[in-house]
Amino acid sequence: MSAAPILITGGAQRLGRHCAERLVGDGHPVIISYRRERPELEELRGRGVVTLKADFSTEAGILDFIARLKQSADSLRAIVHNASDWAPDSQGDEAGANFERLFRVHMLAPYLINLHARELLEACVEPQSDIVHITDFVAQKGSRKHAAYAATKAGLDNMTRSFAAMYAPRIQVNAIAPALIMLNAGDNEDYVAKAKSKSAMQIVPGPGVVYQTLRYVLDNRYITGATLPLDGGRHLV
Ligand SMILES: NC(=O)C1=CN([C@@H]2O[C@H](COP(=O)(O)OP(=O)(O)OC[C@H]3O[C@@H](n4cnc5c(N)ncnc54)[C@H](OP(=O)(O)O)[C@@H]3O)[C@@H](O)[C@H]2O)C=CC1
Ligand SMILES: Nc1nc2c(c(=O)[nH]1)N=C([C@H](O)[C@@H](O)CO)CN2
Repeated sequence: MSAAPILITGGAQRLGRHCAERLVGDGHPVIISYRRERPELEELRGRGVVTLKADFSTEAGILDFIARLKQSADSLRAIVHNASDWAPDSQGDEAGANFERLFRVHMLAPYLINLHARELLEACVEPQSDIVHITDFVAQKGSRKHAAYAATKAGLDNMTRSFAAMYAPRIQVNAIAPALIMLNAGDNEDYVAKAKSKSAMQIVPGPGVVYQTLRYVLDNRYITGATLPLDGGRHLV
């Protein structure tokens, strides 16, 4: 019997893709969700990754993804809620729609997927299953320019403890709360210098530190309801 796959939402690029590739390298079957088709997906498919299209900006889109997930897998070893939209706050008429969109991708999608996929996680033949919420350091601190993003990440962080209590002892539910991990195209030298200065470690570590933290959770049978900081000591500066 083949091992149960690990689902990573938003796994077509950057941190999610890095973790998908590392999990495949460690011998895990992987399913990712993606929103936009692109050439990189063919490389992942060539490595055996199952790719499911998903747009979490509507409840119908989330439920449609869940239905196709259930057609694609009869069990899951883990779910990593990685999909995210780092949208700055909108002004005026767009403010409400922006908040609602971030609520759906950061909170409603993880909530509904966790509820509907519980049976898949419990069907895993391994003794432990995991749900991992990828949140953000700003969930605890707030953000002047990304208030809706930070608030919806805070909601995702709170759900970590609710689902951990609901799903124990069969399923562990934890969060990883990164600060700056990798830059975006267009980040200039001034931005990079300022961003580095915000943490005690003063580096841009790259996605490997996220995989190390995910590996730690997956390999440990005695962690649940926890939020693991991955922020270089942002709180110390
Ligand atoms: N990068 C960093 O330094 C930091 C990252 N984080 C968190 O880590 C995680 C990974 O970060 P990163 O790799 O930079 O993330 P990205 O900004 O690259 O987003 C990951 C994926 O989310 C998908 N996505 C966005 N909106 C939707 C939606 N409405 N429906 C479905 N999928 C959607 C995108 O899919 P597609 O591309 O196919 O449209 C994208 O590929 C995120 O949760 C992020 O908030 C936290 C702190 C720092
Ligand atoms: N979905 C995303 N969330 C976040 C991103 C990103 O690129 N995509 N980037 C950050 C920044 O690195 C921030 O941590 C810098 O202070 C935060 N979240």
